[in-house]
Amino acid sequence: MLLKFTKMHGLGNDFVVVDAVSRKVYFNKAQIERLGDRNRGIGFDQLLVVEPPSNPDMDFRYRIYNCDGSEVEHCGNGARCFAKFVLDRELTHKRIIDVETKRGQIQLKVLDDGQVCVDMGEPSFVPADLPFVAEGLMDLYPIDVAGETFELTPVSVGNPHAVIRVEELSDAIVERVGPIVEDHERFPNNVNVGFLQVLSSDEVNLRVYERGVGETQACGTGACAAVVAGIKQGWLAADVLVHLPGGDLRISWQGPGHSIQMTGPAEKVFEGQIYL
Ligand SMILES: N[C@@H](CCC[C@H](N)C(=O)O)C(=O)O
Repeated sequence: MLLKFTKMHGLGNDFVVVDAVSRKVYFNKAQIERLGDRNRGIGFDQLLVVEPPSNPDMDFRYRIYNCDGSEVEHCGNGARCFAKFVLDRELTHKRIIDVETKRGQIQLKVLDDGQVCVDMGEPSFVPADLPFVAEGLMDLYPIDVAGETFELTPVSVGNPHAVIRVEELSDAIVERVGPIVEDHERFPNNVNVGFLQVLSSDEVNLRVYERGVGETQACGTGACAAVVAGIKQGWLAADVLVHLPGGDLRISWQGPGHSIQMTGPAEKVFEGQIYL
């Protein structure tokens, strides 16, 4: 089968986006891994498959797969690219779009300047929601990483994140600690690992070692998780500019009972076709 796709990115976190509204398309794990291979396929961090909704109150459903073939609940940069994709392809003319994901329902607003604001839903700090193995509730949870102890904040924003505050953001810490925490026995479903450097109460640097991918240039859910963790710990204010290696995201959260708002860009790179 000849598969038509669009290559997109949100701050360098790159996607292959497929229209499964106009034509039914199914992928198995091996196909996703092959398409995601940067040497032998197209290459992407995540594959986004846009489908008709199962709930008639929603506009679309979209599925998200990491390049290792695992299906995931939520993707912040992907959500913004999804919104640009359905408008560009005239699958909708709405600028406020309601979408079903594995995480639940989310709402996207396409702003006049082309940026997309996503209502990312409410976070949870309850360890069982990630899941994260812990005895009771704590502010910061110590975790052993190859004989060294790190303190982390576990956060679910639909998908699981571990946020570790660091004084300096070095390649060494991301490359050494990231893969060990991602696959740590206390995270039975694995975890995305964010390394957060607080610059001031409203500005941070962040690098994310993503579950099922490795370090990416940006992670939207990672930015949300890092900011809400920082707010919970008293390090950050309600509205924060997040500098990621691929560019900036604006994240705001008014506290428990409120959704996280994420605003940032989405770019189309090219269209192509490939035999599946
Ligand atoms: N890049 C994404 C997150 C994609 C999913 C993640 N790797 C997971 O396994 O949960 C984003 O922008 O949020």
